[in-house]
Amino acid sequence: MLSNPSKKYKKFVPLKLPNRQWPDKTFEKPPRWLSTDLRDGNQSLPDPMSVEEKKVYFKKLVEIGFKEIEVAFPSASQIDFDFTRFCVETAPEDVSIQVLSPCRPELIKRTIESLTGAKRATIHLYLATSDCFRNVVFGLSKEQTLQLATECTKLVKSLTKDDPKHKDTIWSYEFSPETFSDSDPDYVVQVCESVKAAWEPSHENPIIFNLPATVEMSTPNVYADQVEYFCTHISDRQSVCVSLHPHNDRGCAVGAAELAQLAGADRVEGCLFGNGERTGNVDLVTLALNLYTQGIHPKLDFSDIKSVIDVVERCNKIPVHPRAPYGGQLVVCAFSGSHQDAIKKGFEKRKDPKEYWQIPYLPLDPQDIGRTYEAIIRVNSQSGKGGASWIILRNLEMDLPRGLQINFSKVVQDATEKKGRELKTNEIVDLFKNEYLLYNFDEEETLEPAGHLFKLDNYELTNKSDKVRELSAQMSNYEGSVSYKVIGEGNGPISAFVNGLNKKFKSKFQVVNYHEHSLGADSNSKAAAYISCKVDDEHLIWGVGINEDVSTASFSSLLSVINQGIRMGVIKEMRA
Ligand SMILES: CC(=O)SCCNC(=O)CCNC(=O)[C@H](O)C(C)(C)COP(=O)(O)OP(=O)(O)OC[C@H]1O[C@@H](n2cnc3c(N)ncnc32)[C@H](O)[C@@H]1OP(=O)(O)O
Ligand SMILES: CC(C)C(=O)C(=O)O
Repeated sequence: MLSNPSKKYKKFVPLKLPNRQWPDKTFEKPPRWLSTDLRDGNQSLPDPMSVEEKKVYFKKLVEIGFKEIEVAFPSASQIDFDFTRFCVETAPEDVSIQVLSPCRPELIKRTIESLTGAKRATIHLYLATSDCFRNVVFGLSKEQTLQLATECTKLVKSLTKDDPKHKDTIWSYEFSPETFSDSDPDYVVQVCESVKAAWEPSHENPIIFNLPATVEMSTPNVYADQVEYFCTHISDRQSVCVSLHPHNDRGCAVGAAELAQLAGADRVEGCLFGNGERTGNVDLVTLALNLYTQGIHPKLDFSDIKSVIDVVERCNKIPVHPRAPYGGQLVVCAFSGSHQDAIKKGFEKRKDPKEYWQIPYLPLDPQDIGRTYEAIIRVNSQSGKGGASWIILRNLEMDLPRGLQINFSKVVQDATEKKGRELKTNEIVDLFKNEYLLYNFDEEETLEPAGHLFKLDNYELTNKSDKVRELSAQMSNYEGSVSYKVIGEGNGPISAFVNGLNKKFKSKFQVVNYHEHSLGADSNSKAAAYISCKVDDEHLIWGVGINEDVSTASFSSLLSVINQGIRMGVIKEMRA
């Protein structure tokens, strides 16, 4: 890189617009949308779409709700011509087929031919107005450029709406002063006035002036000023539809399109997920869903965004970036502890689905675009207690108490560090079941624990008085080689069992914390019990139990403590 880039690159000189109005405007409604995926998007692909791929893409655009679709550059190739014919023959009545042509009479004729029989069609001509393009590419003066644009517009008019053989088609006309963002604004208005006079638009069917940031030249506010200038200087504004066509060279196309709409534009051209020449056209998914998250329906339907991504990736043969706004695979995922914690708390607080959406770190409810909550929180070594406990909650319906969340997160942290990667949902669930020895979680599950671990065979609980309950429990190890009775008393089942364990084992058990809740809402619901116990005043062990019966669930949670203690080697042997 140069130490002094100002010797090579000129600073862009912005238009002076001291009375600009757009900064105080807000969005009230969606713009008219035009998808140029099949034209600008397609022409930028290393492997342009086949006719079959274009058909699939076209169908998806119609499904999403696009009413204006630029389908091809029909004079470019037979594929584009044939595909335009397909669109003409199959497009729904309310969808306008748009095609592009340069200001070259022979190409214009071929372009119009491709639209014969269309219900609604838009012919789009482009001609560059910037000094750079006029001088470098065309060698045309300002006057010659104006004249060419005007003559070609007249030609389009004579071959379309003035031609009786095309009287059944509703014709629209779009003109793009290409390189608008690098053109003299007064000159653009002058060319467009001449083109407008040649086309003779009406209020019912306005002419479309598309103002492309063919190459993004400056910051979005500068583009907005240029658009506001055009909107306020073109005559008979009601017979003009001002359209935007921002490219993303500086990475600001979305911002530019948004500010330029505030500046008065009525329509936006772009591509799904920002495909298009170089850095791409403006991303219509982002623009539409940005509106949606401001409470404005964009009139484009992305409720099944996955199917949109599938089509885009398959036909463009370019993957949607995992961080692409809204659609990217990773944009509704949180790996980091503090994000997971905040999201989890947000969901816990959100009791009524009619409330305004207010979940930290998530500007959009993933379900609105067909994404599940399961994918939101993913667990790796950057995750804290919230992540793993969210996965347990979503998959096992178990709402772990805070202490157990902390306890389990250490187990998960250890596993992620050992594996050196993200843990998948099923791995976390298995880790949980194995750690807390939940062998009875699913009836079908027949996991056999290793080592001499114990299970509860049966028990009897009797009331000895108002305040004292007696428990007599039969326990055995899984191999069936050891069987023994635990008998204890207490003011409730847990204290009675702990009392019995303290008599049976040389270790001392002391309950520190106990929680329970039901799993599932129907009559088959089970209870989940969570207990933390101090063993010999030294080792804090969390146990988890599940059972149809609450008391059995709580005993199972204590057994989970004992079995973990045995596995850790911290429980002393039984008394004689
Ligand atoms: C900003 C955009 O995205 S514009 C759309 C661009 N898309 C495409 O180009 C895809 C389809 N294009 C094609 O298939 C071909 O370019 C064709 C069929 C249109 C023309 O092919 P060719 O006749 O071989 O010309 P070529 O591809 O070299 O195009 C450059 C010529 O077109 C002229 N030209 C470029 N833009 C325009 C325009 N808007 N109006 C009139 N002439 C134009 C150039 O000045 C140049 O003319 P020259 O050969 O006399 O110097
Ligand atoms: C044809 C025009 C609108 C274009 O694609 C551009 O300027 O980027």
